[in-house]
Amino acid sequence: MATNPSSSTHNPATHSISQSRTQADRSQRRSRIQPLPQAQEQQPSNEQDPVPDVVMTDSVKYDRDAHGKRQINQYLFQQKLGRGQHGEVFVAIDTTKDFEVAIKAVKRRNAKAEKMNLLRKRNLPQSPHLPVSQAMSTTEHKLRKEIAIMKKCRHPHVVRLLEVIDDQIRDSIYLVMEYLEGGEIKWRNLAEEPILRVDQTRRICRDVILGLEYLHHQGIIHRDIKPANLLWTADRRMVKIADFGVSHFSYAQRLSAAGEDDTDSVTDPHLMDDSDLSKFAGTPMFLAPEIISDTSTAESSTSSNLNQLGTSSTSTVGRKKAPITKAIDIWAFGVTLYGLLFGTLPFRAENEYHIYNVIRTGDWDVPDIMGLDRLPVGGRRQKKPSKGQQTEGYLVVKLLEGILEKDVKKRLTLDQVKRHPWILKDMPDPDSWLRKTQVSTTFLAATEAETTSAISSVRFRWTATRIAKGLTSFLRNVRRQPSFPRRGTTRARRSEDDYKDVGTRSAPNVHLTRHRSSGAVLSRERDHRTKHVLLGPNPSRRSLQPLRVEPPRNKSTADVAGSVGRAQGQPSTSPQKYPFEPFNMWNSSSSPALSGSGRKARRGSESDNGRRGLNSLQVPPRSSRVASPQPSSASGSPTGYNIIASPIATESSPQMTPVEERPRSRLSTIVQAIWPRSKASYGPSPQEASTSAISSSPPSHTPQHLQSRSSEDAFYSNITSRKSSGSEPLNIGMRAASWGEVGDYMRPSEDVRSILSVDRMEDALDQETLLLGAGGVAQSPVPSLPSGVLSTVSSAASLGPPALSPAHIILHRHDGSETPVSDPSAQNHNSLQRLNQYRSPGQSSSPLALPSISRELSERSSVYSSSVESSDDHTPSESDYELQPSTSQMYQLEDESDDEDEIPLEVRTRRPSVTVTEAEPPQLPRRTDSRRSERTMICT
Ligand SMILES: Nc1ncnc2c1ncn2[C@@H]1O[C@H](COP(=O)(O)OP(=O)(O)OP(=O)(O)O)[C@@H](O)[C@H]1O
Repeated sequence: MATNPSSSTHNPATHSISQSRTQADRSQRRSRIQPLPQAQEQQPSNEQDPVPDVVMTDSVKYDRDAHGKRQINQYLFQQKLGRGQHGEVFVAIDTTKDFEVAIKAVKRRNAKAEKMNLLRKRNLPQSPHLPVSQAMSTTEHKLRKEIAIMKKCRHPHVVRLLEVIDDQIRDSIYLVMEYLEGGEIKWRNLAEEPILRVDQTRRICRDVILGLEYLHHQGIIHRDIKPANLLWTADRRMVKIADFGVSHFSYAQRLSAAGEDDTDSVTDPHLMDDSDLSKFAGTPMFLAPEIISDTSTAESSTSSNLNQLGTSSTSTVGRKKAPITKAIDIWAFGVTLYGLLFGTLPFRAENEYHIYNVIRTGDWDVPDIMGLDRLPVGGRRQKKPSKGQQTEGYLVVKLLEGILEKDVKKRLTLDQVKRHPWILKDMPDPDSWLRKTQVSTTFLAATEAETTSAISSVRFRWTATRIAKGLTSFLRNVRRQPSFPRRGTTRARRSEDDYKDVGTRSAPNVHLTRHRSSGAVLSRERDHRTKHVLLGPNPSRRSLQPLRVEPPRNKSTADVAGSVGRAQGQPSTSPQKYPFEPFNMWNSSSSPALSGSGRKARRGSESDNGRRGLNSLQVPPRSSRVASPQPSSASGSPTGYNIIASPIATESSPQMTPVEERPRSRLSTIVQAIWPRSKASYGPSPQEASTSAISSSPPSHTPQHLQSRSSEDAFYSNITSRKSSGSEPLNIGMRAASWGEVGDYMRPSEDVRSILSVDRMEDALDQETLLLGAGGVAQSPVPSLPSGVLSTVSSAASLGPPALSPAHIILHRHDGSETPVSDPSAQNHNSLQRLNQYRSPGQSSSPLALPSISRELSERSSVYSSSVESSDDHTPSESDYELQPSTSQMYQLEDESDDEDEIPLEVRTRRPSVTVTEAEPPQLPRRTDSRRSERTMICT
């Protein structure tokens, strides 16, 4: 299977991945990772889910390969894919199985985001009903929620989380995900013309519908559906929903999706704490009207801004607010559909604030033609054709009308959308498709324990042994701090030489080192003890049984895995023969996260499971590696899982790369463990964090059958399952989900790669250019804001590499004398003071202060535009398309600057979560110091 026998996956120690891999090599690996969905049929099965659970790994080993590439545990990092709200995403190779994954490196704590939150709270009217989730709106909370939600998701059209690497003494957490090599959906060119054919759009829509249907059924509202969050598989035959950064899990919604009632649950404040739904989240142009008019915070601020811009917003004041439900995803789907078909968006305005008003009150129209194939639409208002005479244009308009319905009650449901004639068009057997793609009745609920254990916490996990270890390490490594300014050393140099060894800034006179080998090899040998415990249905019956023997250090993982396999009665097989198979979890009723329904018994076998789950609510012992719940997990596996609280880092890692960060301060973590009261300055208590985390999960919900195991175990579990299940990669329902039978839905001559988004440009592009890749709203109808008005919405003119705002620049200039401070609040204060000191009234801290798109890109795109016109047969390549700003670029996030010292009071946030006030907004006290009258952006 492998082209190069020397790169055997049997022995990762000797496994060397050539820096310059051949294209053939890549495509071979690709085919192992992404089997084409055209093979055998697999009937939907309610049998055991053969897909390995999400592996929870609590130790990180940093290393570099022979070529200097960074490696974390078994993952060898390749190029960067992009930067998101809280972290960066990389392609990496799992050296034990030789397949590619996407790894998102996220910092536990985003100091800037928290400062922003602080600012917002200070400036906005306080609600007596401040939701827990809002009060706890920390990076960590969001991350915890994202992980918990992703752990629940097992669907062919939802990007899958494979592993969470969460070392408690590290600042960053790594989310190992299925790699979607096709990248984001590109949907228009610079001329705002669609680049997808109508039938391609329809197929994408089917995929999204199925993915959404699944999510909604689980009680998950994605909240950020848009083209940029829809990723192609490598073969461009399937689209998956990605990015759960702002997603919301609602137990109540989950129940209602099933048509069940659970009065106990709905009266539970935590279960019903859907209040964070009211927070502005999503991307402005894709926001549903009820979001805009629902948020009290947003409304007050937005109204204020709209009024400032001369736009009345009274229409929303006093209006009964519509509930925020999964219907917001349907709306966003409608906006996406419109965009894919017409190359433009339905609601346009000259700036961000007007767009909100337009969405709430404005109507939309349709162009005359749609799709790359320029099919006629026939206008927005068409005479109803006689039956059987309905044109594609007519069907599309009707569908859009049903979806882009401002009244939530009148808006089409997802099921109605799924059954719409346009969606079903060209299907040979729509009924069969509907039947086979029916969402499973099995629920995957994020339990409280799962949510809270989504990432680990220092506070609860500091055992006596660990404290002793930490103290020993501390005493052994303590030495004079060399990293504080040495004369004649530049800041950059210091960061390279010193910061990587600095354990913490909180301990200015000590230097905590980690073990370091020579050269660039940074390796911290961690204790890889692995305990494998499984929480059985009834904790009273749980038992500890060893599942895996920890390999000797000098033994390769594959060797050990092989011996484990043999020990478990499996043949020793090369991992190469068992590539990651992302599809074989489809329609399994024995979902890994199957959990109880809550406090009321439920019918059928699920209720049994639910009750079992309920009975097993326990605080388990800590385990080293914990897989997410798997009801069907290997019997006899031992048990245990983490109850985890808020892991809040006590220091920043200013100069660290995301994959090779400094360890968190042992001193601070020890201090935290010994004197928990010191937590006050670092964030919420574990209890609080847990409370917040369960805002989206049932408090009484049961920890599932949690199985602790390593990646290798998970892998071998996969092997076993695949062998026993026949391991068909894709069933007909899944295939029919979007592309159907190849013969049915594809013209023989049709090359799926002509579906666009052809090959990724990442290899050829530099990092900054990569950030332009999102398929979202570049060249959007929302241009740059008027000067002096802040916004997070960028226009084409504002595309480009992340820029330092004037405030950043000023602070950069003046940071030389800054003394590190250990107290975050003091840092806040310092930053505020410095910012206020240096800002002048004319200086805008607008995050829109982004450089223009590079001329080269513009030229490239314009070349495409002209070439498209000149050739009908032109199959556009990705480079032909408009390079659009990723959301993360549009909303340059708080962690853009890693240096907390340099964090100005520049508040940028994800997407729409922005309310902007002009200079000296009415609701803010007027400042007398003109230098302090800078504009302030308030983010929610
Ligand atoms: N599993 C994946 N496979 C392939 N590419 C991915 C995967 N996950 C994310 N990406 C890409 O990595 C980049 C960053 O993704 P991420 O979701 O972190 O940020 P984003 O969606 O751009 O911004 P935000 O998080 O603010 O919404 C995006 O370009 C995205 O397409």
